[in-house]
Amino acid sequence: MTTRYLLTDVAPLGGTPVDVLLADGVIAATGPDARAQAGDDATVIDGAGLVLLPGLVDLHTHLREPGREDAETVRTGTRAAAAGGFTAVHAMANTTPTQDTAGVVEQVWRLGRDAGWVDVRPVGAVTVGLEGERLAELGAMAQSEAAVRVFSDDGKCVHDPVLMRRALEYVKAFDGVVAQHAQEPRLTEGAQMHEGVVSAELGLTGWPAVAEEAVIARDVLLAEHVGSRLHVCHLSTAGSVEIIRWAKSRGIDVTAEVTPHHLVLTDDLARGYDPLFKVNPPLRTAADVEAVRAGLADGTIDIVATDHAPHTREDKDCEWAAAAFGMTGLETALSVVQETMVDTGRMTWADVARVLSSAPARIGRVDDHGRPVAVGEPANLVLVDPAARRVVDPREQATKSVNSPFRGRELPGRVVATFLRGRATVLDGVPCDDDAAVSR
Ligand SMILES: NC(=O)N[C@@H](CC(=O)O)C(=O)O
Ligand SMILES: [Zn+2]
Ligand SMILES: [Zn+2]
Repeated sequence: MTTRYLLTDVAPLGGTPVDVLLADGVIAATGPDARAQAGDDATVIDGAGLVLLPGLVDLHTHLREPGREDAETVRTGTRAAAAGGFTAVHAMANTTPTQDTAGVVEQVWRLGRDAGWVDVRPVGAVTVGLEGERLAELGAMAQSEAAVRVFSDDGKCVHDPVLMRRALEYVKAFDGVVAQHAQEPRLTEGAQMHEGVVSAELGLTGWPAVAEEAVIARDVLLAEHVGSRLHVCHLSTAGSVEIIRWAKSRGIDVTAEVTPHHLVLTDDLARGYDPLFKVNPPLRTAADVEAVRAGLADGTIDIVATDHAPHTREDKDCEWAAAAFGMTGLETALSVVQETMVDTGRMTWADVARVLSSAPARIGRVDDHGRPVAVGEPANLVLVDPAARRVVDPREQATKSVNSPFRGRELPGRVVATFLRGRATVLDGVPCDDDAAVSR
């Protein structure tokens, strides 16, 4: 039997404080019933001042296993996810070997289950080896034990329009979605950062906004043409927001994500030539940051996804041009959303629950996550202290990698506890190592 938890005076979705009892993997009672049913053996957590949200769901995580266990493993990455308040993550397909067969996605799914920190939903590659030449075994991955619903060549763009069309048509059979890394390859050859004033000054090859926008425009039209579901990864420009807004107004079945880093950081940061700030798509301008915030606030952008991209020191501690693209994000995502959207008055905690939990769960077709905080629902939850503040120190993080762009920054909010089916994976802000992998 798992421990029973009585959370006293917690504010579900930031609303009126109430007692909540977690027992037998579900939300067993709320209000006066919670205390009455708790009994003497329940562990009491004082929730005064804390916000209770459904456990966060990441649609875009790089766990690096198999192949780059020196940067992250399923175990370290999912422990970091739990520390960040997540209860489910989608593991991107750009592993070695590529997650392009039922065998590899099942391997990743099993590693996630055995680690026990969060539910791991592997993403399947769209094309064999992410080569962009022929479709991978999408149906076999969908029917495997891993039950893949999200397909992506992330890291690379499915740039061949015929392959993209076929993938969109194919995934309809099993209610799947194609998640596109929108990057026109010819327009971004040798690109190092956003193409604009700063890249011109620094003499670095630019990655123009149009390289993203042109692919998104094409893909929403393809999705409309074949009547399929499209998801756009890490949207980063004002123009991309406009295209998604237009597509949705036409009734096209498209969803879009923005990363925490694109909600706050700009291309100015490249001036120090610190590869911590090298990422794909690149950090854009202040006007783009404002546009993605506005798009998230008005629902044009559906979700925040971390694009947690751990890299080893060797791959990051080098000159800008030689460094890998990518930054970690699982343990800072909620704080960045609080700082940029909640503390600015642009979103409520209920909106946060939507963009970081219920909407990504729906897009990824993850049952049992992103559910309402209500009696009878699975106890996949996160308890947050919005009044806390902390300085980000990657050495204190659970991820194996230290490439956080928020290093040394003070951010608001702290994950106090995370629960996966009623079992605490994090308590007092610390991952519960002894309990992980015991009861599932
Ligand atoms: N975002 C990144 O800069 N890098 C990602 C790939 C990707 O998301 O495109 C990675 O796998 O390192
Ligand atoms: Zn990508
Ligand atoms: Zn990615």
